[in-house]
Amino acid sequence: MSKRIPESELIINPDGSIYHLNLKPEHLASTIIAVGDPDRVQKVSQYFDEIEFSISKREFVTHTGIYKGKRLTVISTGMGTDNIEIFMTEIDALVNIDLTTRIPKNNHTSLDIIRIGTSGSMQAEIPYGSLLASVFGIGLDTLMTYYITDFSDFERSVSREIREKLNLPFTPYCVEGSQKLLNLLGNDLIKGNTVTCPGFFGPQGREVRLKPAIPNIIEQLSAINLDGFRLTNFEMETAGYYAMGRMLGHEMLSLNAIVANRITQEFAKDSYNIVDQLIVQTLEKLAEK
Ligand SMILES: O=P(O)(O)O[C@H]1O[C@H](CO)[C@@H](O)[C@H]1O
Ligand SMILES: O=c1cc[nH]c(=O)[nH]1
Repeated sequence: MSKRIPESELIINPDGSIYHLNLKPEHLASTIIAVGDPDRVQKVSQYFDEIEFSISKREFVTHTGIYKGKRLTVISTGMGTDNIEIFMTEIDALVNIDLTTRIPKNNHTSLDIIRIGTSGSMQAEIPYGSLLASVFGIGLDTLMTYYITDFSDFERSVSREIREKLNLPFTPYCVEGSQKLLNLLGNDLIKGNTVTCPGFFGPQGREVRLKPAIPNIIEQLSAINLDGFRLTNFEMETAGYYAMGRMLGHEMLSLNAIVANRITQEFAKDSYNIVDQLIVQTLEKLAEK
């Protein structure tokens, strides 16, 4: 029998909701769309036929409703893999732990979680305006240092290559996303491998007033080619999602609206339209499922 999880480790609010997300199990659909920007939640749920529940706490805004007969939850996470760790742990607890007894359930529930986010391309041939599904996420953050992970030989070889190339003082991580969701949602999108950074500026090679410590990070990463495996885009959450999703047993796919091209140094003037296109076609495919 699993052990009871103490009050200090899994925090339940007085109303029975989970600490940061402010949600109870009944508020959650089994298919979840995750976005970074809290304002993007409404940009997704505006297409719902009805919204049955909405709540917000900190950067976590949630709307649950029905789109063409399919129950969906859309939640914002804010930016960065530290938020993703909280989001994934609490969302998993809502379905896989009995919050009254604080004991993990015997039967595991697997959620379908789809990130709809913005991202910058590091390949000239992937212009802004493109829609890209992440086959792998590569984390340049240190979140996975704190977990017992299970990466494949191939994933480890990618991490090693990047560590050596960038001369990093820690080992990055590489994780494959859900093949099931990729087949369902990614067939007509560009397939890429997404680099997740612990920041928007220096870690992605942007120089505003501060000089990044890793020289030519964009050129170095975009030049990697391991038997055809290439890195395509930068953002700040995908690898954290993929790693947490694998460890917790959920299907996880990251979809990226490419709003910048870092090689041609262009940024889309119509980034909201690009995101909207990705939202509409993803909802449509989920409804057909
Ligand atoms: O558009 P979202 O989902 O926030 O994603 C991207 O945009 C943010 C940076 O502007 C980071 O969170 C990055 O991952
Ligand atoms: O270049 C970009 C664009 C969006 N989000 C990022 O993290 N980087």
